[in-house]
Amino acid sequence: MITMDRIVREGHPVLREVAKEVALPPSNEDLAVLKEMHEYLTNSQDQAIAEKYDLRPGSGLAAPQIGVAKRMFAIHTTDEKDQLHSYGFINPKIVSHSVEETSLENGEGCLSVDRPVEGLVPRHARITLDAHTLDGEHIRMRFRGYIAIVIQHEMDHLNGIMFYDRIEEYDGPHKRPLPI
Ligand SMILES: OCN(O)CCCc1ccccc1
Ligand code: NI
Repeated sequence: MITMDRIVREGHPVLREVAKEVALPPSNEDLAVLKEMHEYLTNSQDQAIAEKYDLRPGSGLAAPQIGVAKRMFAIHTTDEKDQLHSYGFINPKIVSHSVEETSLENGEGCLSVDRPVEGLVPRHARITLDAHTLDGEHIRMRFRGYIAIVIQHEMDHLNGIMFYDRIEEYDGPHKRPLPI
């Protein structure tokens, strides 16, 4: 099982790489890694397990965060309508998005960032995502609200972008200018 010692922290170059597409159909190894990432999320949201293994709770986890520069991430979280979103996405792509933007009023955090970072992170309010799933399907789904924000946070990890790169007035450590 993945524990916090497997999670790469800011400053490690893998968090600034553009992750590579996963060869399809995904290998058993790639699927096993994605399943393990998904399991981290469910474990981290289980009080007893999180306490026992000292896991920081997370709603999403991207492969570069465990040192795997491949285009896949897992999501496991309930949204503001208490709807559970639980996915393993392979080669995800945001194919369209709203002009309208949104942000979490208390800003964002990251399992790879061991410090609070203030500031609003602008995100698209609504997105349409294309991806292959852990179950081997190809999906095109629309998301809005909290889950759309989490997905954009994970997508950024696949492109070497950290959430604080998007904060207007942020001038703390590790900031990188956004790619044009
Ligand atoms: O990359 C995921 N991870 O660092 C866990 C935090 C996920 C997350 C937290 C706040 C807003 C969006 C996404
Ligand atoms: Ni993160």
